[in-house]
Amino acid sequence: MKDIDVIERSRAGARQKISARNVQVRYGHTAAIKNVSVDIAADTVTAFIGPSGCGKSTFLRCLNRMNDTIDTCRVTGEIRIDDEDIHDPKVDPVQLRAKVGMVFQKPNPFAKSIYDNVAYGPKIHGLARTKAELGDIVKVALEKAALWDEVKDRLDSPGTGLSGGQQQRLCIARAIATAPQVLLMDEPCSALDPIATAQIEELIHDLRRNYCVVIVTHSMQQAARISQKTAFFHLGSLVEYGDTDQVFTAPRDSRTESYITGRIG
Ligand SMILES: Nc1ncnc2c1ncn2[C@@H]1O[C@H](COP(=O)(O)OP(=O)(O)OP(=O)(O)O)[C@@H](O)[C@H]1O
Repeated sequence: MKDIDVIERSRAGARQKISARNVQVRYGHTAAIKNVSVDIAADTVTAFIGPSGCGKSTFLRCLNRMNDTIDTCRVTGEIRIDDEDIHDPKVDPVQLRAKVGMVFQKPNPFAKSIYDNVAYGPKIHGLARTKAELGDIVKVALEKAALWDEVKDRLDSPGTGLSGGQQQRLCIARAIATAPQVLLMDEPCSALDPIATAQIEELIHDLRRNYCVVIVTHSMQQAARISQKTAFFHLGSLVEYGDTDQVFTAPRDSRTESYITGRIG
């Protein structure tokens, strides 16, 4: 399928939040992402799937310029969020990452209290004028992350003392606390047991109402359960992008079909 077809298909329907054009990523001399163009919808969960090493995480990290932190990594092409070029010199990457939050594979709470884990972002971005306002932000973020009831009586305890699933919800609360518009999730359930995974999946389902969620997952069942759009990457290229139902039931590209039927990957 031609790039342009992929874009046209992705445009149908929902309001677009992210628009990427001709994005290429190299680590030193090695190309990891080759000329990817895609539009990602607001208020939608978009899943990135594909075999190991195909560039899903690399492309995800382009969306909030996390690749800037890797010395050998060079990103070219254009990425716009709400029509603003994220590589424009006037864009501060730290501010961008508040707007485009990220949750990683392994829960990584700070060595701080539960409260401080969530309060940290709003504090450094000056989102609260008073202590009471900060407290409200923390409470709302923990509620949205479906963790409040479990931690409300021990907000001063270390975040690292929570279970794996709770730690991941804490990291989601931390990302939400800076009022992001986009939430990037890089295999957020891979370190979790089935019960914690189900809780996070339910949470992602609810988050979709207010956020553009982009999730990298190795689990096709997970992508089918939680996403409305699916992008299939292969060898650094975006091979197919469309409604999740269509990608899984009637893939247009033979490589997608081979992947979802287990012949490659
Ligand atoms: N920091 C890095 N330095 C050099 N090469 C890297 C780096 N990160 C990723 N790569 C390479 O870029 C390519 C794409 O990797 P990436 O992690 O984006 O793929 P992926 O599809 O997310 O893989 P997985 O599903 O295994 O996590 C791979 O060849 C990988 O080895």
